[in-house]
Amino acid sequence: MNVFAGYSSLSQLWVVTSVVAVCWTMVWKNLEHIRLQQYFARNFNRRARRLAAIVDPFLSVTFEEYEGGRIKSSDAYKEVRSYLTTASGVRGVRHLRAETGGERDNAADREKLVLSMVHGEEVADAFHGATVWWSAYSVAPPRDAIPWYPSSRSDRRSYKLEFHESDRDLVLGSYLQHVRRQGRAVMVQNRQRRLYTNISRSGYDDGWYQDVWTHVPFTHPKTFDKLAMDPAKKKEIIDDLNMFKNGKDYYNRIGKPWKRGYLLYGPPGTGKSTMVAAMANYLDYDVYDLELTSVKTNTDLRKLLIETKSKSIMVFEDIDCSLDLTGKRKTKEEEEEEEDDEEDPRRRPNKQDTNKSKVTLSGLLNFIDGLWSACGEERLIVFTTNHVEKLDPALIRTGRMDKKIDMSYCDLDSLSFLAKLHLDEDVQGHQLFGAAKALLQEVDMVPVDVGEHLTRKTVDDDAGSCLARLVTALEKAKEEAAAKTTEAAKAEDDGKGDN
Ligand SMILES: Nc1ncnc2c1ncn2[C@@H]1O[C@H](COP(=O)(O)OP(=O)(O)OP(=O)(O)O)[C@@H](O)[C@H]1O
Ligand SMILES: [Mg+2]
Repeated sequence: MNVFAGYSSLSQLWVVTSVVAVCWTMVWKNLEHIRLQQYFARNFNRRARRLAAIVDPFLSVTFEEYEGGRIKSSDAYKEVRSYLTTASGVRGVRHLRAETGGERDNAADREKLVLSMVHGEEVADAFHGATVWWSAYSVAPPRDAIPWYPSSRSDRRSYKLEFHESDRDLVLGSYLQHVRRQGRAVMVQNRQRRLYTNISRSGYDDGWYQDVWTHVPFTHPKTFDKLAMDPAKKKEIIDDLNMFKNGKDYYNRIGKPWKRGYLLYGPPGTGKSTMVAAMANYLDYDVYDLELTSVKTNTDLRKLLIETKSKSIMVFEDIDCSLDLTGKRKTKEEEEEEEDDEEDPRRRPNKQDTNKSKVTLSGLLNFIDGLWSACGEERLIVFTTNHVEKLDPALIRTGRMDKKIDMSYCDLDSLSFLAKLHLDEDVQGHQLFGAAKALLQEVDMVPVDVGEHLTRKTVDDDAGSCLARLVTALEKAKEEAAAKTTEAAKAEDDGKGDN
């Protein structure tokens, strides 16, 4: 019985060995085959390339609008497109395509037309003795395109650059750099600055994500040369802005986030908001006008911060009225409890409370100078207030508000400045101007009022009538001030008498 069992195991072993041997031979043969194929293919390709170079010595580079299925269009594509929209770029193109520029959701951008080559057009360009050719391609989106995915919804567009092999180094090196640089310059030139606000549809709405900021084009015309203030003070502010704008290395070296806080304080109508516009125009920055009372929680405040771009000014207008920022900082537990209340509808006592902002002083302090404040760079934070004395010292300490600017009543320099600005003539020798100067030394008037009196109201208005209006207003203000002083003195006397 054992003899038969041994025989059976030997035959099994033989079968297994044979199968392994056959398989190995087959694999080896195929490996050889594959290797041979690869060898021939490589050799063939090399020879084909050499042949192609003789027959067609041209190379090409393609710039696709959406690289590798990204949602955001490629920077290189946009730079090439901008380059080709320049006069030199489109000179040789016979058929142009006109599109609305940039963002399609604002009127100013819609008005701008971007001219580009239509599908199949070709244009030649010259660079340091080399000639290159650009052509535009456009392929219809696939039928199974995902509707909400921008890169799959529209035509797949690309630009192809062709050049002779002998210009390879020149084109791939300097020419492409030149195209990108020029393209970027055109984009900056056409860039529309924006004024953002957080009073918007925010978060998820009907299942679609909405931006936390909405924007309009920033078109405020005020510049520093139209702003009345002490010339030395104005120069100091401009110098400070210049140092900030060019301070990237400095901020890096000292390990500080590249941001700076400005506190503008003074009576209503002294030009605080106007100063923000002048700053934005001077620095060429966007403006984020943050309405703090519309921000529900500290977490929402952080979300807003994360969604802001660099090269921007974030403004908190009338910060003293925004929230109760005069109180003490709350403990972390108190804050968390408040945020929980906000998130849990059952713990909201009534509708009125629901809409009330739960942003706390410490939330705001962290927003301005905490860890999160370092996200993004090259950002100014500006507070404006009529009542600087009401603000918590922590909020305006150096590091949060680095530069404090007192925007005050109109002085003699500002009066001369505003007269020249509004009347467009030299009135220094005018008798009424002398009278206005004398009165302004006795009574306070804010620049907005001085400017208003000096504004021509009818076509018959001239410098004389405008100055007369200003003098009358100053005299009236002087009388009112005198009456107030008398009244106050009388009240004081009455008080003493009662005592
Ligand atoms: N210093 C100034 N130079 C030139 N124009 C000024 C100046 N100050 C105010 N104005 C003009 O007065 C108007 C109101 O100014 P602005 O809104 O900047 O005042 P404000 O200080 O922000 O007032 P508020 O505290 O009420 O917000 C603007 O149209 C502005 O052009
Ligand atoms: Mg203002």
